[in-house]
Amino acid sequence: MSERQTKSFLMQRLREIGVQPASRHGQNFLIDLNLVEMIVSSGDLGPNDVVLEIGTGTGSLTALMAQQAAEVVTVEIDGHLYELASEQLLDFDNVTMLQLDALKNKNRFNPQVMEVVGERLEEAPGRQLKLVANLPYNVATPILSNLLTCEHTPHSMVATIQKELAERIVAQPWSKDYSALSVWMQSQCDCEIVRVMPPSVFWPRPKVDSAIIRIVVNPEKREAIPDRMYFHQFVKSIFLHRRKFLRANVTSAMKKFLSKEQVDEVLEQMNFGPDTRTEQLDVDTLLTFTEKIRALAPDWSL
Ligand SMILES: C[S@@+](CC[C@H](N)C(=O)[O-])C[C@H]1O[C@@H](n2cnc3c(N)ncnc32)[C@H](O)[C@@H]1O
Repeated sequence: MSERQTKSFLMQRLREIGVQPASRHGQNFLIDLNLVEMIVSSGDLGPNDVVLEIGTGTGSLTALMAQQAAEVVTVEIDGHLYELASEQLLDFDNVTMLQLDALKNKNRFNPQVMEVVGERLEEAPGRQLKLVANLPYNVATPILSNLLTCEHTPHSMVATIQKELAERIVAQPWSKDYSALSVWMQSQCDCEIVRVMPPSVFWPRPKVDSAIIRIVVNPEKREAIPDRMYFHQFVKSIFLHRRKFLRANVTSAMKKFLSKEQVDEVLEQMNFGPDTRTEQLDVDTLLTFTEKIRALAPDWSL
């Protein structure tokens, strides 16, 4: 099907079932089939893979993935789209469709989703989880970052997301996009932007550019973080004002737990001068620094 045919097919089917794409659910459908294929091939799917897709939409990406993976668990919040995709996916017995909000809240995946994913992973030895999705942009950040805290750690995540978010994920120290999210993702994964895409490859067109990002979890990096939740919370709190001097950020984050003298002592051990700013610290330095703080304040939390 050409782009134009895909678009008119989609418009017609959605009209028949009385659906107007809703921007609140990030309903921008990928109509360039070459790019749909590129997402699937970037996922590098094989017979041991359980794919998690958030946002079934019309099910076109789902169907392609079901031909390559062992199982696909796909989640759709919209009841009308869920019905439409159910028709499209009737012939695939390795697709489990869930009509749910994929997130329980901003900080947690919906446990029902993880339960089904766990069942599929346990059905055969050697299975691994891969997220492959054209994500709804309004929930892309919590989906990517929360999946790293779930009981089922993914092997990799390939997703279409807002270009700005992709740039934040791969950003390096000193750059305008370097943030707590960059540190959280890069501390555990190898992250790369596969492709930048203009609004015209979607229907309806979003207001922003998009990108396909490929995030491969690196088990060695993950194991090098002794307390991931502590690291996550500490980095988040000192990056709240990342351009400020590090000393002010740490003192404020650790108040009630560490005195200014204790903070200064750690800064000195790290050779951080008074003009060190949070935004200049790379991931490895942040890991070492967090461990020194954690040794003095193990009970701290946000
Ligand atoms: C960008 S569209 C992608 C649709 C389809 N996979 C495609 O590639 O064209 C995002 C989809 O996610 C669904 N969605 C939005 N928020 C969701 C949530 N919290 N949980 C599950 N699905 C959600 C939307 O209804 C929409 O179908």
